[in-house]
Amino acid sequence: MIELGVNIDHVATLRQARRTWEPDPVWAAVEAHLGGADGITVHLREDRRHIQDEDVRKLRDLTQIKLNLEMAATDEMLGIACALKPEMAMLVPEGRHEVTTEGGLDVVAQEARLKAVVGRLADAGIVTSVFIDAEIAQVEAAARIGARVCEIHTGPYAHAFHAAGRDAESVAVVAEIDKVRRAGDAIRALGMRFNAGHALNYYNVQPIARLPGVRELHIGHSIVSRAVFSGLRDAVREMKRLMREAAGRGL
Ligand SMILES: CC(=O)[C@@H](O)[C@H](O)COP(=O)(O)O
Ligand SMILES: NCC(=O)COP(=O)(O)O
Repeated sequence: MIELGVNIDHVATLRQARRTWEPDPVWAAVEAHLGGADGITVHLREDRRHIQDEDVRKLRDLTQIKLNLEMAATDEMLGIACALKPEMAMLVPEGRHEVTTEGGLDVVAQEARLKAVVGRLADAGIVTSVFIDAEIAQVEAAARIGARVCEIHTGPYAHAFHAAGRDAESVAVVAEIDKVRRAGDAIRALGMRFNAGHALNYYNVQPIARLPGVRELHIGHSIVSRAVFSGLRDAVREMKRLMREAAGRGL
């Protein structure tokens, strides 16, 4: 059964626009849960542009839904993760000037350091996921450092889908789907969990949800955007319906 992790960063983005107390990410997590979310994702950025430390603590203490903490592989973030113990921590590359995450983590280039980070998270009982591009070398390096989960960066696929006028059968889109599929096959062959995310939305989600063995999709911006008009519960319910429909027609 395919799962949906709802990223609620942009609920906090709206709150931070006024540096006030609403909308509350904890409330968002409960609404998402009631809409059928299987997990909540937050990215505690080093610059704290949206989610704050206190949000992560409250989400941990006040909600029952499983928590995926996205974070840079820094000592500061490791300390926070080890103290708060989310079910999963996902290591992501971070750039201070980026609007959103621009690429996957280069695991190949930092194997020794990342292996130590994964070890520290494992000692605290936290499963590590790595956010990587759909490249076999990165998947193999993820396995070597002890990651239990890989989330394949679907940004390039989403970009191609949009550029092709949402034509899922265009050459460029098929090529991107194929890259994600091959990475997913390698992840599963190496005994890791195959997740995917970034820039997925109500139009482009189904070809990814249909891929063999994909376990979780992490989706944020599009769900929160729709929620402005429909409410979060309905926005999550509709995304889950599309994912289930596609997974039921799996390849
Ligand atoms: C790793 C990823 O694809 C996204 O979760 C992204 O890092 C979220 O960060 P923003 O919400 O700041 O765009
Ligand atoms: N890891 C991807 C994620 O959490 C959501 O990304 P987006 O849907 O906000 O682009």
